[in-house]
Amino acid sequence: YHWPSPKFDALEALLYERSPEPAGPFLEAPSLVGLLNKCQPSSTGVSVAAQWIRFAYHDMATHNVDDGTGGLDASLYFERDRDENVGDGMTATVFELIDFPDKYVSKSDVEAVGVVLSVAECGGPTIPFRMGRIDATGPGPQGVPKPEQDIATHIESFRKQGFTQSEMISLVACGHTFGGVRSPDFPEIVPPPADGSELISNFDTTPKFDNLVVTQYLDSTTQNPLAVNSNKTVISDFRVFSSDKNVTMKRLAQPNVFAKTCQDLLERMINTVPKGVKLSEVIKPLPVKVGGVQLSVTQNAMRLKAMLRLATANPKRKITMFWQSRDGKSCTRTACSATFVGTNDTTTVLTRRAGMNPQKYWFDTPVNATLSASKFWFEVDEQNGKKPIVLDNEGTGYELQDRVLFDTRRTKSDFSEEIFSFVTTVVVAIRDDITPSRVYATAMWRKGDVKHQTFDLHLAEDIAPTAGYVFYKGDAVGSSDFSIDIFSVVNGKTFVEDNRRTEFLEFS
Ligand code: HEM
Repeated sequence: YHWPSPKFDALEALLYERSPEPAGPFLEAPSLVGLLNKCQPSSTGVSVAAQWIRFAYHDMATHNVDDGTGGLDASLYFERDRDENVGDGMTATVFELIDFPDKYVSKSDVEAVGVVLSVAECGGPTIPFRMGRIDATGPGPQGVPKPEQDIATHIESFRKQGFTQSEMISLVACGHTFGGVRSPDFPEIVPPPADGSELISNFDTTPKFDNLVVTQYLDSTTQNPLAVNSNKTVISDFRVFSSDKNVTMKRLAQPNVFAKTCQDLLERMINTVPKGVKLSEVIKPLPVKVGGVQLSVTQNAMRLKAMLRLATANPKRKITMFWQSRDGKSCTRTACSATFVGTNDTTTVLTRRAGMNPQKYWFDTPVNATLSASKFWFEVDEQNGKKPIVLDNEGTGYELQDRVLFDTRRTKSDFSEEIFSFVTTVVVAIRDDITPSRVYATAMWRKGDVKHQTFDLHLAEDIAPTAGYVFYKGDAVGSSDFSIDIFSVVNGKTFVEDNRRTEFLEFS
């Protein structure tokens, strides 16, 4: 592993990092795991974990093993108006997950991470995660099972998804240990209360991952509305669970069998992808990670920001960041070094299980603008009598370019009454020794339909040159929430500020 590896880094962060609670002093994107609220249902009884798991299942459920089409491919984003996909939970999930994909991370990989995190946060097994799912560009065929269908239809439907009858029974039980059925969406299953309120009738008595959905079914105490219901048309869980005379359900009554079976089947569920899509190796938490890197130009100075994540806590630990100048030789160890300005814990259920309690260390240091910086690395002194450990990316350090730098302070969004839209004026610093032949940017919006906009940036006469840099600016029209690539073409070579996000703008 070499720093940086944008796609791997982004998915690794979604899986194994969380933003601090309460928010720390450093700008961090909201974390996916934080939205799960530690598996606690909301005041209205809604379980985010349950919604995400159902969403992923419905996306996957139109896989066809016979021709290898469909699977976890985010086609569900185009299939929401079908009656097989009804539900407020689906709408909520779209709004929750849509912040996370970007040009490196597919919607379907985010869905899969959502399943892994949901199961873990609710106390279930660790499902190995592989990345590489590719998003569909349109809807796929219909075919998500519905409660009013007969058992033969369900068996055939799961066969097409790639599961045997016994696996069908298990997978439904694994899914239906979470959440329940909503009265507004399924009034024929859960009759709406007379007072007009909304009711969620849960499959079992806890929001957690446990096998109560199985044991309560077997001992007839279950209140699962898909198993016991005066409307016999909709008792699909009963028909599924009893379809092999309870042989599978009796096996699942052992908690360890339930956990292992669900771990395997839910992994297969998220790894069911269209033919030709290749998934990566399992992503494990990195012992050392660097992120949040931004070189920038402020009044007469340069600033370097970066985050170092280490796998364990040690309050006595000293960390020094070193950097080398643009020319690769003008920095002394004392002149070009800094210590961290803050730290926070980012331990999650999954990292704890991996034997880690990761800590983030934040660096934010002035850099001599004349010398600039071409790479940085770290030395970690655990104060344990041993020599400090050098973390230098197998000798190369973390390489920086300083030709085009996103300006996180001057870039601003405002609502324009004139065109009735947000306009974000993107500002970048450009080194003044060579005038680029073109400076341009591509913004990518994720909310709603993915949209790209490429626009040119021009010399900003109203921003005074400083520290060997001039400033260019250009407008992105649309909501203020996007990621952006900024390019500067110099002597036929293109320098890139890659995948900057407007969430990291500083409004000071
Ligand atoms: C015969 C197959 C299945 C049928 C007929 C079925 C039917 C349903 C129905 C009607 C709901 C209520 C949805 C709502 O009110 O929002 C539901 C919820 C749910 N289903 Fe299934 N399901 C099936 C299989 C599965 C499978 C295989 C999984 C995942 C492995 C799954 C996961 C879930 C989850 C987690 C919920 C709760 C959602 C929430 O509380 O927001 N289901 N299912």
